[in-house]
Amino acid sequence: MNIFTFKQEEDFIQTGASLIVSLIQGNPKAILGLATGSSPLGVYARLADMYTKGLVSFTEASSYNLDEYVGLPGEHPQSYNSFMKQHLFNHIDIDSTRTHIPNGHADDLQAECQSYDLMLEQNGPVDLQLLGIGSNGHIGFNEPDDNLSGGTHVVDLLEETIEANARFFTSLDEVPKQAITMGVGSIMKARQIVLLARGTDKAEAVKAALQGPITTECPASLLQCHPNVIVLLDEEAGRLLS
Ligand SMILES: N[C@@H]1[C@@H](O)[C@H](O)[C@@H](COP(=O)(O)O)O[C@@H]1O
Repeated sequence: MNIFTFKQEEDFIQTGASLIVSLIQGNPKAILGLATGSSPLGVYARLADMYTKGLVSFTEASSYNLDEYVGLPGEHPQSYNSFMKQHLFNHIDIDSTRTHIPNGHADDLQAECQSYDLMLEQNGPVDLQLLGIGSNGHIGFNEPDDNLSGGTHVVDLLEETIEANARFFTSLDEVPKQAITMGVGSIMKARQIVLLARGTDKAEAVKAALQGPITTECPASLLQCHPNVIVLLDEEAGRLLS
């Protein structure tokens, strides 16, 4: 595991974006695993900027997102589908038929999970999986639990996650209580994982994930078993690391 802690936000962003751009330049057909949340926002803005400047093209690349809320139509402003369009897809030349996000509004959620896994299996593995981390150590929406699921599944969100994500909704009641998420097994199949974390709220989760025991109580700790993980942190998120 390679851990980098940055003093300057600019370096954090540029390093994350450069990892993706180098991958695409070397392999234009690369498969990206994408994440939502505030952590990758700067990286997405930089990718859009580099595309605008003609430094990279995503026409042959494809993407798979980690997760989506259950019950929100894709057009809902807080759906992860809308998030990805707003922050990345509308600003680069990726082909919309090659971007994939679980459909949290599907009539049959189990069938949706199975078909997402099938697509990942047939087209994968993901070359580079971007990840954020929840302050409880979740990755995607794989919440701390006695057991974790390998494949894509429907998850009941923990109260702390609902509260953490309430900042994006007008009230706590509006936050969906369930999500579809890729499982830890699917995440761990990526050739390379790039974990991004910023801010003091993430410091304990980062410490537990990178230097604590490997336990389902901190799903991100499973990343210690992956052979190719790069961790990009700001000083606040890395402040408890020894
Ligand atoms: N499902 C997403 C996660 O994939 C993300 O990692 C997490 C952290 O978000 P942020 O980067 O805003 O702290 O938020 C949500 O719960």
